[in-house]
Amino acid sequence: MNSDDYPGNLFVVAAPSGAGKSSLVKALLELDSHPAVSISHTTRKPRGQEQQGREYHFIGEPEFRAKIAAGDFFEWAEVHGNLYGTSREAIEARIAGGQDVVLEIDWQGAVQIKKLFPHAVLIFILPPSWEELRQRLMRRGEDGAEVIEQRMVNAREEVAQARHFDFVIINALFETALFDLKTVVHSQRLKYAAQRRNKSQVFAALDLI
Ligand SMILES: Nc1nc2c(ncn2[C@@H]2O[C@H](COP(=O)(O)OP(=O)(O)O)[C@@H](O)[C@H]2O)c(=O)[nH]1
Ligand SMILES: Nc1ncnc2c1ncn2[C@@H]1O[C@H](COP(=O)(O)OP(=O)(O)O)[C@@H](O)[C@H]1O
Repeated sequence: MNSDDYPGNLFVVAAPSGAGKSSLVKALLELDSHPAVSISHTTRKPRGQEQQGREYHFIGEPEFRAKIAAGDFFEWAEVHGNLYGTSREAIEARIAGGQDVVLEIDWQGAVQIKKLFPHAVLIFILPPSWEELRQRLMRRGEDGAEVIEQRMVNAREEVAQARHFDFVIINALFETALFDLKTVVHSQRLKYAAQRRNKSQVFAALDLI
């Protein structure tokens, strides 16, 4: 089966660090339990509250490189000096089985995913301003000043990649951005079901709204 024929939808959410992507995806899943979030592998060290296997599978660089060599990743990229990757097993079986999957990955990964799954919907989250982005990184309180400055520098390059995405959502007021995200997800379900001219899938998608 061609990957584009998989019945589940694939949503890719990317954003500069601190724009609010994890908070928005978490809130979306509280409203809509149907998509599953893929847990990536990373060589980054866990932050204070993070748990092994919950936010990420935290592994060492040799193990990560071995997984690349074994072809375990659909996509991987170096972001802010660490390696991050989406494992095949995290998504393929799910979307082939009709489940929706959300990936929270960077723009480089998003572009790789779109090549493999042309029906994937790429959503880019923007902060309302650079100053607000810096404030959010500081308020989150997880990263030191140097890391925050590096992320602010990288943010300028990341924002320039928004053109690769299907939708851009500005996360100024959280509830408004969440509504926009929900709307994109629901419309895509209906569109994809309708394209397949499958009446029962259209009604199933309506049931999820
Ligand atoms: N390409 C790729 N990027 C990822 C993956 N997992 C996370 N990322 C991205 O790596 C970047 C850094 O993530 P993280 O260290 O959690 O920091 P945060 O974005 O500030 O919460 C973000 O842009 C993530 O979206 C992945 O599996 N593949
Ligand atoms: N719309 C918003 N207004 C104010 N603060 C926000 C908003 N969205 C997210 N935040 C806060 O900004 C910080 C960064 O959000 P987070 O979801 O961790 O970003 P990302 O996953 O994109 O790095 C968190 O402290 C979060 O609570």
